[in-house]
Amino acid sequence: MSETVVVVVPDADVLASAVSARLVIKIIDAQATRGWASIVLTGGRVAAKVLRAVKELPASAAVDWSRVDLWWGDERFLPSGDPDRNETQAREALLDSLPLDPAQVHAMPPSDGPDGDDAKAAAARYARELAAAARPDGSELPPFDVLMLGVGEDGHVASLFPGHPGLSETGTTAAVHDSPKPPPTRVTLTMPTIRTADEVWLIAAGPDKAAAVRTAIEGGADPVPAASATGTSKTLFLLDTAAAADLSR
Ligand SMILES: O=C1O[C@H](COP(=O)(O)O)[C@@H](O)[C@H](O)[C@H]1O
Repeated sequence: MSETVVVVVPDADVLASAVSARLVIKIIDAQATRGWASIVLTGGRVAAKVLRAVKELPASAAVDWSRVDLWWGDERFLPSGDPDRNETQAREALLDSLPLDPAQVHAMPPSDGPDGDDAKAAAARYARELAAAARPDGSELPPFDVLMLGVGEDGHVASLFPGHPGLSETGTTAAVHDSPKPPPTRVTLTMPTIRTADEVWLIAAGPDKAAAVRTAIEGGADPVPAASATGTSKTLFLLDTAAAADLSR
């Protein structure tokens, strides 16, 4: 049975530092247990802080970066190198400083990639890349040790927005058009895919996330996508005090 844990720390800097430590330990443990770690990165402001904190963390030296696969939960469908791409931000914050084989860095295709501006084809391409890394048990997905998610002010996770058609997609990936948050076109893992991860970590900082975090944890009249993003073993809400301010306990 999956367990939900809420961890609250003083502020966004402490949150980034605490999540980075947790992530590094998780990677080290996954490598010790099954030889390899498979991590899903998220985009957004807090994610970039977490990755910068990983870079600063002395314990990161204990990770064997040749045995880590990095995936993304969603991507803003923009040209390669665009500063608003989640990939670009992750590379600048951490990845460019690591000894990673490019084959381990599974970025979602850009809008000037092999499928041009066809986001649906790009999403299908990413689904094939995921399937190629799947266990030989008929699964369409690799095992994800940790899948990190930011939480939007509206309770969105990855590029799955409240009331938006992407939320009901049942394939492993989806193209998102007319996103309520810019840019309008995105590629995302679907909710069924997110829910295959061993651990899902929802990371939120700041007062503008407080209402969405409360609805995700305690429920409400208008459910938010963050409420459905659960891990098979564990779901962690990693919050600063401002994001946790509306929780009843
Ligand atoms: O656009 C996105 O935003 C969310 C939340 O970002 P934040 O800056 O409010 O933390 C992020 O989780 C998602 O990956 C990204 O594409």
